[in-house]
Amino acid sequence: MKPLLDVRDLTKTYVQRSGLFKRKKIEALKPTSFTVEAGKTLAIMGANGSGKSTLAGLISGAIQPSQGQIILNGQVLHADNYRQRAQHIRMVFQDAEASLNPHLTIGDQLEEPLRFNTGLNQKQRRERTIHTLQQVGLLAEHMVFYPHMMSTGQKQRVSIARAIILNPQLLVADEALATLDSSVRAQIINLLLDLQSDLKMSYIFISQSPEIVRHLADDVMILKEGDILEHGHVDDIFNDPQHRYTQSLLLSELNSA
Ligand SMILES: Nc1ncnc2c1ncn2[C@@H]1O[C@H](COP(=O)(O)OP(=O)(O)OP(=O)(O)O)[C@@H](O)[C@H]1O
Repeated sequence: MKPLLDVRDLTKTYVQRSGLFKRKKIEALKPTSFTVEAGKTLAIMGANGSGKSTLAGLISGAIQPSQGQIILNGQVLHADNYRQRAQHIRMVFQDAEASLNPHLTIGDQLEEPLRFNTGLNQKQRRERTIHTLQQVGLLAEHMVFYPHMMSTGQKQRVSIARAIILNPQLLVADEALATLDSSVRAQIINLLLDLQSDLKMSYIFISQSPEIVRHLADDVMILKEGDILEHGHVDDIFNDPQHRYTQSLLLSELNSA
C-alpha cells in the first residue's frame, strides 16, 4: 500500500552567528526518512533539543527544510506553497490558550481557515463550523464564546476543531496534551481516537509520555540529536528498546507520569 506521507532525507540545519565573522551550524534534523500510512499514528519521542519540534514544523510547513522532500499522497509538497499544504496537514499545539486569539469569538476563529482555503459562502461556513464544534464534543452555542469563557479542555477541543475543519489527511500534534490534567487528558485522547476512526486521519504525535504514546500510537520514532535512533511498532520498541537512551526516556517518563 502506498503511504499517505513519505518523508525523504528531510534535513534542517540552522546557521547562527557566533561572533563578528563566525557562523555556527546546528544540525537540528539530520537526513530523515520515514513513512506514515493512512489512518495510522506515528509518535515521536526524544529528549529536549532532539529535533522533535523542528520535524513537526517541517512537516506542517512552518519551517523551511534545508534539504529533502515531503510527499503526501504521491504529491510533492512545495515548501513555499502554504495553501497546498494547509488543507491537508494541520497542527495542534501544546498551548491552546496561546494558539487562540483572545479577541475573536470561537466561531470567527473556526471560520478563518474556511475563508482563506475554501470557496464556501457564509451560510455554508457557519454550518461547517457548527458541525465541527459538535464533532469535538462542543455545542453550536460555543460559536459566540470568547476563549477566556472556556475551560482548558474546551479550548483544546477548539484547537482540534480548528485543525480538522478543513478535513485534513494528517494532524501533527506537538505536545498537545502535555499541560492538561489527567482526566481532561483522557477525554482528549478518546476524542482524538474517535476522530481518527471516523475521519481516517493520520496523526504525527509528539509526546514525552510513554503512557500517551502507548495509548495512541501504532509506530514510534525515537529521535536523538537530530537522528532517528529507533523506529518501529510501539509494542516492539517499548518491550525491547535497543538503546539505553530509549530505555531511559521510557523510564524517566514513566516515573514522572
Ligand atoms: N530557530 C532556531 N535557530 C537555531 N537553532 C534552533 C532553532 N530552533 C531549534 N534550534 C535548535 O535545533 C535543535 C533541535 O531543536 P527542537 O526544538 O526541534 O528540539 P525538540 O526536541 O523539539 O526540543 P524540546 O523538547 O525542548 O522542544 C536544538 O539544538 C535547538 O537549539
